[in-house]
Amino acid sequence: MAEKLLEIENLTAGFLTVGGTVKATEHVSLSLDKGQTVCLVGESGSGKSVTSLAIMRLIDFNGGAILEGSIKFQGEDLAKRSQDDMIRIRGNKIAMIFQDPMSSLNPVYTVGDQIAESIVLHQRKSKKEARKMAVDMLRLVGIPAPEIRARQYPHELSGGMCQRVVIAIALACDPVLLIADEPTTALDVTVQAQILDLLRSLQKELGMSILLITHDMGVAAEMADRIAVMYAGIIVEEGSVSEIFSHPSHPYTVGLLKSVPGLEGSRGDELYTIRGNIPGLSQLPVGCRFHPRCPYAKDICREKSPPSFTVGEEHQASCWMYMEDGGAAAWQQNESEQR
Ligand SMILES: Nc1ncnc2c1ncn2[C@@H]1O[C@H](COP(=O)(O)OP(=O)(O)OP(=O)(O)O)[C@@H](O)[C@H]1O
Repeated sequence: MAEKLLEIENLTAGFLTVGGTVKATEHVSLSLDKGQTVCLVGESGSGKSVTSLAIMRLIDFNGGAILEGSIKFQGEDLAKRSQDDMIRIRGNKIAMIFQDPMSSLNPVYTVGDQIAESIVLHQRKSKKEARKMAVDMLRLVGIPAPEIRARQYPHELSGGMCQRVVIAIALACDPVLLIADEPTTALDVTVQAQILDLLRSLQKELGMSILLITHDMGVAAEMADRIAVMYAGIIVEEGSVSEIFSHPSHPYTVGLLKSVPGLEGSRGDELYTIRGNIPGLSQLPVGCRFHPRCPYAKDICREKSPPSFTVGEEHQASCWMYMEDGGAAAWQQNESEQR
């Protein structure tokens, strides 16, 4: 059986605002096996970044806090760890990369020095050893002429190269889990594909697990073993990549798939958008959070929040449609006829 690396249970995280406490994620449960890639997908504002910041306990520095739940990583609950413990865990066992590589790098140090600094800090190597290892890391992430590049500053490198450097810094500590928050969003399409290829090959080579945060179903299709779809702070659907793409079971997931041009389920040349907008945290609707945008909403959806229903093998969706036998089947028939 696959070894569980990360098990998030019932995670609620939020912020103290002038209007009171707002919950940016509620009762989020998610798990990740060793060597697996799980993609957390959803529109902007759905709570993906808050979930990743909570795992790293960086949310504590953003004016937020974990209000409920546990984050078991290799058996220990990160939600209960002190920030001193987290300094040991962050960058040593769990590394994180963000969207904009330029803001992750320090403009006044060479890229080699920045990788070496991470090696000295986490692996306690001498500076000389770390500098040599930094060149090896640049080679590992596919940077040509790494000896020369190591002596250059971030502004001398392209955006894609800088993201490779950021990945090298993250990997310098040999993490077992890499959290990548929209790592390719700031890059142009060809470079995006190269960085995704790199992440895939590094994962194979190093055996790490990846939690990939993306708003892009196309990226999830290429990278994920499992996909968790988030909407307005909750996970509305979770399943293997093949289940999600062959039997999308929440109307929100179906909408996301239809809005990706060229993906199976999208509507040819017609650009589909899910009507309406994601609600703000202080105006969350009663009942199912998606109901104001859902073409299939019924009375119960406006009244009660749906539980999670099993809709396939290790595949769950939170939608009232699955309460009645036959309700979902009729809906899916209708959807496939429309495609
Ligand atoms: N420091 C903060 N204080 C108050 N609210 C916040 C804070 N950070 C995030 N939020 C709110 O939490 C909700 C979830 O935000 P989050 O950044 O996790 O969304 P996301 O899905 O990652 O979207 P994006 O891709 O745009 O970052 C949003 O409504 C956002 O406004």
